[in-house]
Amino acid sequence: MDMSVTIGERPESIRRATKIYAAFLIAGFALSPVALIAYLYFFQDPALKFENHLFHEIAIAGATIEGLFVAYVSWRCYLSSGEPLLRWLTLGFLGFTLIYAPHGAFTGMAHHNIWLFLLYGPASRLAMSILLLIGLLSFNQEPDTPEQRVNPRPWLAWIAVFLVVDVAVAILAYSPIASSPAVRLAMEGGALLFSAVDLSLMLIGRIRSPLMTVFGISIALFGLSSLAFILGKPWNHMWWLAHAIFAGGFFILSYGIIKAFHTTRSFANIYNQEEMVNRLAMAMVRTESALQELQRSNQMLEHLASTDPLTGASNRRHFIERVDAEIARAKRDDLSFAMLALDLDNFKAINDRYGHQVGDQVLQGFVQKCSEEIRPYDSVARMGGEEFMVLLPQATMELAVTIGERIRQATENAVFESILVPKLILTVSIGVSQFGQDGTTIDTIFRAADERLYRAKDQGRNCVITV
Ligand SMILES: Nc1nc2c(ncn2[C@@H]2O[C@H](COP(=O)(O)OP(=O)(O)OP(=O)(O)O)[C@@H](O)[C@H]2O)c(=O)[nH]1
Repeated sequence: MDMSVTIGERPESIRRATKIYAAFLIAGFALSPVALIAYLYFFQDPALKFENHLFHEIAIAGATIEGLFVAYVSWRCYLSSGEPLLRWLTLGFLGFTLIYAPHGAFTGMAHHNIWLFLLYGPASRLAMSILLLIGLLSFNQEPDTPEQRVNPRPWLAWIAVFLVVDVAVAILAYSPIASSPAVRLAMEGGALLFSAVDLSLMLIGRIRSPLMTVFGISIALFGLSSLAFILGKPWNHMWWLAHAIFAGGFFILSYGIIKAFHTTRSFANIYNQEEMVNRLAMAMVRTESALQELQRSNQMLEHLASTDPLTGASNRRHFIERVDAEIARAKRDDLSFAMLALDLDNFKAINDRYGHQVGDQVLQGFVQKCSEEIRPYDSVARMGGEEFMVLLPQATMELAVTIGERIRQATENAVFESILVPKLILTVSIGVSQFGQDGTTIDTIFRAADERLYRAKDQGRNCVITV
C-alpha cells in the first residue's frame, strides 16, 4: 500500500473553496458584534443600567496600562523596521491611551459634569481612527532612516498634541455646547466614518496579508464599537457592549503587533506562510537550475581537462589515469589488458606537401577512424604530435593484434572525404604490449609498446608488431 503523501498538492477547487471559506470567516469575525448590537438595540430594557464606578475605573486603568504596553511594543517594532505604518500605529496607541485615560480618571465626576467624564471616550477613538487611517495610507512606503527613527522631537511634539487635546476636551466639557448631541455624534460618527474609509481602502487595495487582516478586523471592531456608543446611553448595556467591542478590537490589533514583534517586526514584510512557501519554491527552482548549470559547467571543464582539443581524443594525463585504474583492476580481479602505441607514418611529408591545416584534418580523421574500429569501452588517446595510444581493457594479445590490424587497414584504406586533397595516402605503424606478459607497471607496458612501434618503423612502417 502506498503510504506516501504529497505535501503542498492542492486541487484548484479545494483551494478556491478554502479561500472563500476563509474570507467568510474573516468577515463573520469582524462583523460578529453586529448581532449583539442588534440584539440589545431591539430587546434591551432602556431602564436597565449598570453604574459601577469602581468597575469602570479598574477597566479603564487596565486599558491604559495595556495601551501603553502595546504602544511600547509597536515603537520597538518601528525602531527595528522603520516602517511608517508602525510609527502611526505607535502614535495611534499612544494618543488613544493619553486621551482615554482621563475618561477613567474622571469617572467620579460623572454626576458633577457628565461631559467631562464622557467626551474623552469619543475623542480618543476619533484620534485613534485618524492616526490608523494615516497609518494605512503609509502602508508599504519606504522605511524611515535610522536617524529619523531615534529622533525624539516628533514624538514629543505628538505627546504635546495629545495633551492639548486633553485640555481641549476639558474646555469643551465646560462649554455650553457640551450637552449638544451633535458634539458626541460628530466625534463618534467621525471615528466610525474613518474606520469605514480604512476598511474600504483595504478592500480596494486588496491588502490581504495575515497581519493586515488582523489590522482590518480590529478596524471593523473599532467602527462597530463607535456605532454601539452612538446607540448607547451612559451605563446602559449597549454602552458597556461598546466598551467590550472596542476592547476586542484592541486585543486583536495588539495580537498583530506582538506577532510582528516576534517575527519580522514589520507589517509590510509579510508574516505569510503562503508567500514564504512560494518564495521558497522559487528559490529552490533557481537553486536547482543553478546546480544543473554548475554540473554542466563541471562536465564541460572535466571534458576540456581530459581531451585533446584538436582531435577530441583523450589527452595524455587522462589516458595515464585510465591505464592506472586498469592496472589496479587487472591486479585486483586477476585480469589482463592490452595496449597499442600508434604513430602515423611520414606525417611530416603530409604536412610539408599539403600544409599544416590539412595535417590537422588528417589527425582528426585518423582519430575518427580509430574510434570506429575499437570496442565501445576501449579508448584512444593522443599522446602528442602524431603519436597515439589505444587502451584495450580485458584484451588478450591476439585480440589486440586483431584490433591493431583493423586500425592499420582502415587507415590505409581511408578516404578522407572532407579533406579536399586527391589521393592522400596515410598509413600507421603499431606496437602492441600486454599487461602481465610485458610487465605489471605503467612504465614497462608503455616501454614495450613503444619499442615495438619503433621496430614497426624500422621494418618498413604500416604494420603491427607484437614482439
Ligand atoms: N599538422 C600538424 N602537424 C603536427 C602536429 N603535431 C606534430 N606535427 C607534425 O608531425 C610531424 C612529425 O614528424 P616526424 O617526427 O619526423 O615523424 P614522421 O614524419 O611521421 O615520420 P615517422 O614517424 O618516422 O614515420 C612533424 O612535422 C610535426 O610538425 C599537429 O598538431 N598538427
